[in-house]
Amino acid sequence: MSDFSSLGLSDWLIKQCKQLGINKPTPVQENCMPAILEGRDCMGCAKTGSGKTAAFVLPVLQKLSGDPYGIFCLVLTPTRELAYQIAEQFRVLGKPLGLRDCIVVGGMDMVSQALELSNQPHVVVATPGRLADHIRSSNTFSMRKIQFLILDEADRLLEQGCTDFTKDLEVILGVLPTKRQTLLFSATLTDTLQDLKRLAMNKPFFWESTSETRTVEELDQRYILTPEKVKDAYLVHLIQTFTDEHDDWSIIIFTNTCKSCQILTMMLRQFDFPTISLHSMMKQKQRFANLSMFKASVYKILIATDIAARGLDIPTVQVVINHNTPGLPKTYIHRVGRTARAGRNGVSITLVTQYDIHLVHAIEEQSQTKMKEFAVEEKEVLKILTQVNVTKRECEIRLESTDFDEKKEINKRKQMILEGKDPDMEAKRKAELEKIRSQKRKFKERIQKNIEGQKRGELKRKFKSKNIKKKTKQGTD
Ligand SMILES: Nc1ncnc2c1ncn2[C@@H]1O[C@H](COP(=O)(O)OP(=O)(O)OP(=O)(O)O)[C@@H](O)[C@H]1O
Repeated sequence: MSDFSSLGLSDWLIKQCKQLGINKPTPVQENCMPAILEGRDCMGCAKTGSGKTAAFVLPVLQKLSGDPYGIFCLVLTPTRELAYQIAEQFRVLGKPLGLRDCIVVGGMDMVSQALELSNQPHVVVATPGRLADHIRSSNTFSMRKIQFLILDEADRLLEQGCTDFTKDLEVILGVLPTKRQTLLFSATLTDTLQDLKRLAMNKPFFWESTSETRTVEELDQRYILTPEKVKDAYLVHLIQTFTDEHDDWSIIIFTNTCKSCQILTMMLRQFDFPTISLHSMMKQKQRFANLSMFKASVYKILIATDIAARGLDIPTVQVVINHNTPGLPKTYIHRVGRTARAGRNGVSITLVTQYDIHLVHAIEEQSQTKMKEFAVEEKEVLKILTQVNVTKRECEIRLESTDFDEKKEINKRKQMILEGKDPDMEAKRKAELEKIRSQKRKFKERIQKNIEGQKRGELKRKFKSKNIKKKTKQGTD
């Protein structure tokens, strides 16, 4: 394996890396950094926790030191928390340069962001929506001279998922120079290859770690098969066991909705577990505060939706629990990748109900691994079942008495307004669509009934005529 200096990295950067315990390049760094330093576009696909961030931060800093100006580099990332984490890596590694960075994410003050942007920071780290808003509304900064465009978690940025970044990306790409280096990184990049044309990448250097599995070897992947009704009792039992056995462990629990995230947090707190939550219905400042407290181990348990599934690097996380089996194998790969990072060990436990078994098969097929069953004393779980279910119901009732659902509705309306849609018109349109769908459903049902009726009639007729034939035959006999 080569060292950083043989890859072309300057001494001051190697010194900075050493201070962070980064002594030898990881494979993704070893392979991608020379291509980036040569000036090529690059796509790096390597497992979670394998050092992809430094693989692009280090060459950018090296190039920046040769010709420092702002704005030199733009990094786009799907979540706000991840933007802060990437900016921190730039800041720490680029300290000797006096690096100035600017973080442009939603939920934070737009005016101060605009001011920072107009001060020509060297590096801008942004979520696409907010940056596109700045571009649309202001002409006080220019991105025309950018040398580097980096898409971290590139597949997420390019896919049309529940948050679709496509329109914002178009706005951003429209103000960038065509002559630039474009770098794409993710642990799940392979499906994204078709999108390269859109990004105008020039014969990119493509590197993918050669491994049969898509999750790291240090990760012990487990599942527990549980009826839906017993799931929360299993969760409480698991946490009790882990916290009894380990002082210095942190746990991330992933859930599929903000509401379930909130209820589970309330429930675990009732059982005195030091729990905190992270989901998109929280104010941004609270999101940052909660994440910091979790990182500092003030709280040992983080319950989060998939906004925490990608990129977050928290070395103390030893256990990831999937409270729901993720519908997409990709989501599973990123979620469980929050543990067993940078060569450390970790455990993931997925709670699987009778309805999720096909999802487990899909995950195993894509990740090329097999989950093993996690052994649990069922007797112990059943002992706490009633208490857990009653507590959860109490928490649900408490949450219903707050304006949580209302807030969700308001947030949805706000989002629509931001997207230039009229919420009332949208609601009307949705209702009309639903009406048409329901009419279609009823029509189909009627036809189905008619067909079945006809079939039944035909059968009866056949049966009758058979019987008549039989009787006449018997009569003649
Ligand atoms: N060469 C290295 N040697 C040791 N540790 C490293 C090295 N490079 C990076 N690290 C550390 O490894 C950890 C994981 O790195 P990073 O967050 O970049 O992973 P990643 O590949 O981007 O993961 P993900 O796909 O989850 O985003 C970080 O704490 C980082 O400081």
